Amino acid sequence: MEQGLRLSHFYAGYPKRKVIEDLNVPQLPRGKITVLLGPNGCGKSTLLRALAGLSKGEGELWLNGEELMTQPFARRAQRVVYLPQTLPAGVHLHVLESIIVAQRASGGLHSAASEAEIMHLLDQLGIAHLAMRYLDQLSGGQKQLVGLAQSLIRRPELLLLDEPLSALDLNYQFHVMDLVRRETQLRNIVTVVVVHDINIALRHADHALMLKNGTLLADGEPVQVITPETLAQVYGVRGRIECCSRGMPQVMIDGLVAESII
Ligand SMILES: Nc1ncnc2c1ncn2[C@@H]1O[C@H](COP(=O)(O)OP(=O)(O)OP(=O)(O)O)[C@@H](O)[C@H]1O
Repeated sequence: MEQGLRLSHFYAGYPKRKVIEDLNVPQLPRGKITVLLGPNGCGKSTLLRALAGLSKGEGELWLNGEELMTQPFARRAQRVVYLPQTLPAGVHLHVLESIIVAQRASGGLHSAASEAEIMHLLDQLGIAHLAMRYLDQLSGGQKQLVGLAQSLIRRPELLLLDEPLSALDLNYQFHVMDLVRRETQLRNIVTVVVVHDINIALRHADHALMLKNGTLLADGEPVQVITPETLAQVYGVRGRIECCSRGMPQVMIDGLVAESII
């Protein structure tokens, strides 16, 4: 059986506007992290929401050999989890309750995690001490970590994380990417993460997609996708890829290609 996620002639957008045009991606692998890169407004969130069936999408979408687009929404919601940039406000639940509720949303596909397993996950995320705190009493970064726990507990086949690091400090960014990598490998998930930090992408991802104006500009290993040419073409910056003393590739930005916003 075919493994991973395949998109064929995929379109995504809004009633009066197509944002993603004729996207073809032969394979996003299982057990690996794919980063979705591209400038503001290029369509990253629109694509993730359409993959999750939360906004308009057309075309073919194959996940581990099953067509997603023709599946009933309930079945798709069991298999695909989308974590938005911010959690909805005004939810009067404490952290532990919110994770139990999120787990129920996966429709009983997996046996429910025990409270001890949930607490272990919270502990791994460094937020076990917040288990009885109400969501609206948390900081932005703490809410982001709770959102991640809600997503992981559902054990999806396809995990879509929309800028999960945006409110996190440097230490947490590394910690969270390590945890996402471990869970992705352990549960053989197809994980797609939107990040703006190119160096996080180089360091933590196995695969990268780069979008510009709703079309796919590059698809492959991060070092093949993040190059001086694509940095100039997509972000309008002059950049070099250099290896640090530990042999890790890093992007150095020298300036703008032109003194204008692209
Ligand atoms: N509900 C909507 N209705 C119509 N157009 C929308 C809607 N939401 C977003 N758009 C438009 O779709 C385009 C893509 O937006 P999207 O949020 O997918 O970009 P993005 O790449 O995720 O950006 P960012 O990096 O800034 O989060 C933008 O031009 C945006 O204005």
